Amino acid sequence: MSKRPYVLASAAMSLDGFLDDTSQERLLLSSPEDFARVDQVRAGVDAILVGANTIRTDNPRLLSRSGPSPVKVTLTTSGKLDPAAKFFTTGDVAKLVYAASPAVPELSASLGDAATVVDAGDPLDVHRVLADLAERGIGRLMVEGGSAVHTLFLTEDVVDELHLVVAPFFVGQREAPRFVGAGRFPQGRLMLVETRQLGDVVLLRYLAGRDHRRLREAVELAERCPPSATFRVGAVITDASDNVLATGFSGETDPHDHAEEVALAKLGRDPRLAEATIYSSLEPCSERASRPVTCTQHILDAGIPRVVFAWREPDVFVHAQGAELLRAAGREVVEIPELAPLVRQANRHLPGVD
Ligand SMILES: NC(=O)C1=CN([C@@H]2O[C@H](COP(=O)(O)OP(=O)(O)OC[C@H]3O[C@@H](n4cnc5c(N)ncnc54)[C@H](OP(=O)(O)O)[C@@H]3O)[C@@H](O)[C@H]2O)C=CC1
Ligand SMILES: Nc1c(N[C@@H]2O[C@H](COP(=O)(O)O)[C@@H](O)[C@H]2O)[nH]c(=O)[nH]c1=O
Repeated sequence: MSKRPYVLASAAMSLDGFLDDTSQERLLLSSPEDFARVDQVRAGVDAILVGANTIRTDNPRLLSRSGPSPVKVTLTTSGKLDPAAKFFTTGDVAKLVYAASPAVPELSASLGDAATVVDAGDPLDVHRVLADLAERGIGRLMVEGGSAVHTLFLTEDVVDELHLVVAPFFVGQREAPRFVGAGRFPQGRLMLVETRQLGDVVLLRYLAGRDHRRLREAVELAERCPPSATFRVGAVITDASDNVLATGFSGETDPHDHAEEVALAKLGRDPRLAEATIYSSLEPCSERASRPVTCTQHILDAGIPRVVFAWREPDVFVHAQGAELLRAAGREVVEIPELAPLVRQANRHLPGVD
């Protein structure tokens, strides 16, 4: 899996699932309170992306009043973008246009200094776009739509978090853009992590994506741990294409076993580990009494480049530093704290954990 930003998709829709109506005016679905929230979310990301058709129909500025404005990003196949659009003329921030290869020469000439035009392949490849954004230092990307872009990102399974706002009215126009069109979406239920009323609209916040799905599997694996006086942890190792290579849980073959070391021991020196991800319900240990080699060291020795975990190890036995040590060694470390309550629940037998 090539490195990509954390992707947060954000949309406001009517009760009947529309992002807009068919009139020329932009339809306001959010309440004032929700527009203020969206503004803050924008301030917390490195870049914000909309499709070229949203630029043509809404002429958005895509700035934030709450903090630093993010880099602006758009996608186009046709290359039909007006350099006078507010996307290009407002905000002292970088503007990136990912264009399908045939459109690049003409678009580069017409936009000039207004934006950087990047060749995104033919047809435009969203994974290539995301890899390029990561190389440019974009760690968090907000995708604001419209319909075609949300459909693209969701069906390509590159959305980590979804903010969906439901406004209390109907649009009822067949030709209006829906939140998403038809497509092959990832199977399974997303995890609802928050509902919030903001004026008369409701925000639904979901976790999505393969990291979240695999980490949840690791969390569920911990249920198989035999009774123990130490941490109950589950681990899953996947290859670059998200195939499961091995799993493990604490105490699987011996009471001293840690989940990550069990999973790693099943693989030995496997070349697929060079592009693998290890999912662990708990931060990998950085100090242990039971055996000489920590799970952090096992992961470093195995050459695994990505680690995803839910719960920071609390100071029950030692002061844990697994995440810091892995990051200092250049490994990508992703924390998904929304799943931590489930891990705490599986470890309520430990002193100080409720
Ligand atoms: N309520 C809300 O939260 C929001 C509502 N909206 C609304 O959404 C509507 C626009 O949505 P929509 O018409 O679907 O357009 P989009 O904004 O999703 O833009 C789609 C465009 O993206 C470009 N593109 C390039 N590659 C791809 C690909 N592989 N898949 C899809 N698009 C690609 C194409 O540009 P090109 O045509 O140049 O080739 C395509 O036409 C507007 O009415 C707007 O008001 C928009 C954002 C948020
Ligand atoms: N209408 C609508 C949204 N529309 C999004 O906001 C963009 C306008 O941005 P700006 O010009 O910076 O204010 C617009 O193009 C579209 O991407 N967003 C929401 O959260 N709620 C809404 O009701």
